[in-house]
Amino acid sequence: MAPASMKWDENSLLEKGFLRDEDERPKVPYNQFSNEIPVISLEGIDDVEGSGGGRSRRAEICEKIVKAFEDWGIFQVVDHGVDAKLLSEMKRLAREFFLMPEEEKLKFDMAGGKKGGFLVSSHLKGETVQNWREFVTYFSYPIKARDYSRWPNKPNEWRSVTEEYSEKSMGLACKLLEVLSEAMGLEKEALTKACVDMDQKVVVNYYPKCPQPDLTLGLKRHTDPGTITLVLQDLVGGLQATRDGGKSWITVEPIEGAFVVNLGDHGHYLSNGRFKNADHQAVVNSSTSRLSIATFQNPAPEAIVYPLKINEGEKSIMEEAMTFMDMYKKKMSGDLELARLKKLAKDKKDNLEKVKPTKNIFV
Ligand SMILES: O=C1C[C@@H](c2ccc(O)c(O)c2)Oc2cc(O)cc(O)c21
Ligand SMILES: O=C(O)CCC(=O)C(=O)O
Ligand SMILES: [Fe+2]
Repeated sequence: MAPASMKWDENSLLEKGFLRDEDERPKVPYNQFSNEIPVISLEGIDDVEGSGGGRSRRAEICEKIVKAFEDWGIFQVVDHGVDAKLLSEMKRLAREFFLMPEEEKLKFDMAGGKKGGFLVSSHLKGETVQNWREFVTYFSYPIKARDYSRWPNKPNEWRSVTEEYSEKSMGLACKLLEVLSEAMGLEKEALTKACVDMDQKVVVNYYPKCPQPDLTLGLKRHTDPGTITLVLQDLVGGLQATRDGGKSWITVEPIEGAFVVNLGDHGHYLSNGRFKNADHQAVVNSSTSRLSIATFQNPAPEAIVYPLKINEGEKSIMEEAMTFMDMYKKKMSGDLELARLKKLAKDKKDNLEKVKPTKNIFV
């Protein structure tokens, strides 16, 4: 059930708090799918021997992955080895969570700064426009830091399913990071080592259907802060990416059993900008709700962020090294400051328009 501010009937209009400025509103519908984002099969990624002296299957797959990270920073993987049943169970149980009564979900309420839990119609603290989404989040790695009291324990089987899901998605993410490390001419473990002890955070997004989806966003345009993110989505559609700063967008076509993979800021910095941090957003629609599960693979807070390799003739895209915690804080406060300045400029413009005389009173 959607929270009060996201409840509506045929005659409802969007509440003001969700209204996006024109330049931020969706430009492409949720279900107009593009095939520009590569779909890569990982079948044979461990086959290092080429048949008849030819290139190995691993080499072919790695080439595709590297190109996708260079071009878009986002692509889909199929035949990735994570059990299809586990993925469908994860989606089924997550959806059941959001369909529970409000008071059940609010038992995991994250308001008040709790680490993990449930949040309605989220916007980051201080942000000016709300996202049309609910989400539940929990920290799954490092295992020693798990606080199960902040993990949802309903529906009943969810906890065991999500534990297995976390383990399998960590394995897949590390496999993809190995490919990038090798492409940079480094040892396989270079990127995971740079994460020190890799954190994993799961964010389950639920986007209720919306009365005026053309005026709002499920999740505003952003890049993920961490190293790499795996997104499992249902078949509705709504995840969009841009590579021209938001001028044009494509909608990722949902594929049953696939993961959408996208690189975050940390991965982008470590590669000295060679691999793109995907610029993306989620749009909503008036026909049906949508579910996505984002698994963020982040470095430990104390991990040092700086390019692992700077090629001859290039310079570092970072002025100075910093910890991931500082990088994260800087990003989030930068995002908020940008939103604040934008609102200030808009309010100023609206006020000027209000006081603008409609006719010249001096004649
Ligand atoms: O919810 C998100 C989405 C995303 C994000 C990044 C930056 C933003 O300004 C923003 O509004 C959303 O990445 C995240 C990264 C996290 O560690 C936690 C999140 O909840 C999110
Ligand atoms: O809903 C989606 O497909 C995208 C979610 C996302 O980008 C995020 O949670 O960071
Ligand atoms: Fe994201």
